Amino acid sequence: MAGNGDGERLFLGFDFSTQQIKVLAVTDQLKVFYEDHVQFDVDLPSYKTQGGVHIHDDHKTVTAPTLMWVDALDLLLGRMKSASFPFHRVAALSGDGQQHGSVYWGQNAREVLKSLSPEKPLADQLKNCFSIDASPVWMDASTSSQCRQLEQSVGGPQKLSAITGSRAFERFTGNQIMKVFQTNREAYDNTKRISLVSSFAASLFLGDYAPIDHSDGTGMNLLDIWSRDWSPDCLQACGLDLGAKLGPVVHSTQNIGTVSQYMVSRYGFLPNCVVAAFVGDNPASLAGLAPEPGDVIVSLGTSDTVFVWLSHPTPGLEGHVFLNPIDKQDYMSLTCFKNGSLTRERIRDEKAGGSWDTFSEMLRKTPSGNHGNIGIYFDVTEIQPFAEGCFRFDDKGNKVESFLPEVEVRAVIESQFMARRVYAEAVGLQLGPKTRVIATGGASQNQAILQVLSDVFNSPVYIKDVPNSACLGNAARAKHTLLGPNVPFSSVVEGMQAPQLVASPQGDSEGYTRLVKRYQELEKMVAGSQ
Ligand SMILES: O=C(CO)[C@@H](O)[C@H](O)CF
Repeated sequence: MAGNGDGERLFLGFDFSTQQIKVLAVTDQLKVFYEDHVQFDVDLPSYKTQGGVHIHDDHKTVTAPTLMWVDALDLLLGRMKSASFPFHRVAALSGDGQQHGSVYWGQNAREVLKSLSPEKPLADQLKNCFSIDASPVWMDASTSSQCRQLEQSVGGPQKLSAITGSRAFERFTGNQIMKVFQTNREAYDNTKRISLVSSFAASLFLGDYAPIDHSDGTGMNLLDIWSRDWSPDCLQACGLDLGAKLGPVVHSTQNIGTVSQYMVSRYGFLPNCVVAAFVGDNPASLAGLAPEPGDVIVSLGTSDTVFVWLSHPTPGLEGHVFLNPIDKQDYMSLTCFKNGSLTRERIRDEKAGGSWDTFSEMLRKTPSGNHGNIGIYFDVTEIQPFAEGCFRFDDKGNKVESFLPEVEVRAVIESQFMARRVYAEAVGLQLGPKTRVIATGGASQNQAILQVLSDVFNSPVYIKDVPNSACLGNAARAKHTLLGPNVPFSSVVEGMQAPQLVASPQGDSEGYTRLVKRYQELEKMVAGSQ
């Protein structure tokens, strides 16, 4: 058991992610008291998952056993009990789920949920409560025809994005539900409630159906981001009586009740332990980074992900606008880029002898703007644009076959960050004097790379490496919900590690604004040639 925090109240944050369930307990000051996790592949081998999922023979359908998630929670809470975790000190808890995944509760599920026997594990009692045993998850890509049908039913992809914050994407839950409605009607009709992974997880603590929250609900192509309620047109397109099966949607700060008698009797939670709405994993991570309105968060990993806290989003055909998990009026955008660290590492290996020090030295030696040379490096098919291949252009826009090594090093970094800026501005980012870029993930340890990020965004770059950001975000949200709506989230997280300033713009901002426009034109040309 880590930490001391003798007797003071604790807050729990759970993360039901693709490969594992994690838990983090923090003190009032959000200091780590306890953490643990259950890895599906390792700890529950009988389900025979790989990376927490089953990839079906068509290589498009991807599911996870719903009961595995229940089993994993039994295991995790059991471990905490064996470690004498002081459940009675938990004042509030919350959590998140991998976005877009869906759970289908059967005819008798609610009665079972509300009358669980504390002598038995959850899995033993819920094993016959699901009308579909294999939950579709975010890696599924089998619903392209449903995507087209949904877009057509509301007036096209741009219209659907204008309503729900995204055009139709295969992993988005509305399209997954439509596939169930069309191909497994009996199961659909036997389904009394459809949850997301987040609200399903919350239901296990509540002992009743938990509502879907705004942030995760906007990953479904079903929620109207302006009314903040289900879109009747989208519901109608995806399934009969779908609204009744989804239940109400609530804001992410909503107090959705207290833990069930099952949790009190079996583990020792106090009956007044508050449950705050569970959210999507990405909104939870955003909360864990304790951003401020207008912040741009660039997560530099295998794939790069850019989050922007927005007040006035402009949803389009690329990227996603979700409802903000912290502020009831605001939004957050999310844009994923598949070509992230693996592409950077390839150029490092080919042009800098496999050394980050050499790579960084080459970056420092080459000028901002790279004398007008632009490279585009889509080693794997990119999400936006849907394009693959490597392309190089000189300062006059002529295609060239190669660059000098140091030019190539700067070109890959500048083009990746110009792309991140192009798509962030497309969903509503307006760079200004107050804009902060917060970098996380592996490459955020490289000062030379962050200097280019600062120059391209013409904004200061901070680093904030928050391990377990999703769990921490959930524990902080739990405390925020307990304290009530009059307490700003910023005051709840003020004790958290402040972001550290690591780079300020030194480049020619006007020059980059021009270069970004050239990048955008060249990228459109490359995409058009696919
Ligand atoms: O599909 C995604 C976001 O739209 C992924 O980041 C999932 O949330 C991962 F669980």
